[in-house]
Amino acid sequence: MVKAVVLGAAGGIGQPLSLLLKACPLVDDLALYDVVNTPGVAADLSHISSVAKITGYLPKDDGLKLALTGADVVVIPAGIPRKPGMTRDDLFKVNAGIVKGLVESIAEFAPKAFILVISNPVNSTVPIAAEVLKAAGVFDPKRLFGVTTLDVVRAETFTQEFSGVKNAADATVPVIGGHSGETIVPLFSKVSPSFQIPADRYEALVNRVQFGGDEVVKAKDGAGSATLSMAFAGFRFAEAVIKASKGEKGIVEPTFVYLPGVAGGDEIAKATGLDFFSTPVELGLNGAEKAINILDGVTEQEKKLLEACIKGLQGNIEKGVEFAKNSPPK
Ligand SMILES: NC(=O)C1=CN([C@@H]2O[C@H](COP(=O)(O)OP(=O)(O)OC[C@H]3O[C@@H](n4cnc5c(N)ncnc54)[C@H](O)[C@@H]3O)[C@@H](O)[C@H]2O)C=CC1
Ligand SMILES: O=C([O-])CC(=O)C(=O)O
Repeated sequence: MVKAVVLGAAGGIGQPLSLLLKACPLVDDLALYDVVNTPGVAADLSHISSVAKITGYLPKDDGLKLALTGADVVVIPAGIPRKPGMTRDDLFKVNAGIVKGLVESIAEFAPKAFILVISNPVNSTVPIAAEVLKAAGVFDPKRLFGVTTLDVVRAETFTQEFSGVKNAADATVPVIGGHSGETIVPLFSKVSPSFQIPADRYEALVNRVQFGGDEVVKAKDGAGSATLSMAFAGFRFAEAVIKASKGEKGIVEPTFVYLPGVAGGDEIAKATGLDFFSTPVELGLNGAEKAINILDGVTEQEKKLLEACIKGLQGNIEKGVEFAKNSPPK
């Protein structure tokens, strides 16, 4: 039996992500929680003829506790999105507190659940989640993930004219580092099956992967950021975690993890000087089984990208850790 929970389920990402989870035959129970509108979203989705039993909760009547109790997978897209002119870090002021509060409840009511953090800035909200879980004495680094799958999905899509595959997802295009601007590092030298990016297209392609989010924010013109592609990416990652937890072998996805707590992570922590980093992770019965180091043999161009990434990430991580340490529990 798999119980999945979406926190922020009535939002732009939450609704289509809940739809995909409702349609997924691997999910037996689906609980939707938001501060507004979840009864309506749950009623609507409940008419879909699929496996999952669906329930919707609001904060009243112990809604969060009821939603989380018995959860195996908790996905968090709760929080405000960007408007044109904002960076993801501008969301910290509001979203840091939202994520901290929700993870405190997860620590209390679903301490063994896999936690998938979508809320931005991911580079800081995941360190916040880790600190909250540590303080509650329930931190299992193998079960906490920052969802960076949208960067991978974009990289697969934007390079499709060179990979030549019919289904863009059939090419593996690793994207590592963090989830904002220059902290996003596509490693085109590590694609498989192997293909070449023409030298005169390299910079533009790297830039498009790094700033793909801005492309959508601009196009939506004040109405928010990526929601549908994020729901696709969030579902892809949640499904991977669920399949691996049921025993499927060989599933690898890049994700932002606490390196010292995942096998193989120490080597990457040493190379980058960072505790949190997105890298291809082998998923298994207990979550993140192995962090795979793909830093060896990167090109000179990629080394430069990594330098900028590490500089930016360091500050984002520290900001999250400091916030969690210095704000009282809810
Ligand atoms: N990791 C990634 O790759 C991506 C992350 N994002 C981030 O995802 C977040 C959500 O984006 P959207 O769905 O577009 O925003 P949205 O505003 O449409 O939805 C957010 C939902 O969160 C709910 N919410 C607020 N506080 C809450 C709380 N304490 N408990 C439960 N629910 C709460 C709101 O009521 C709303 O329904 C943003 O922070 C955005 O930046 C967006 C795209 C990609
Ligand atoms: O750009 C944003 O603010 C939303 C996001 O994280 C993305 O689309 O990658």
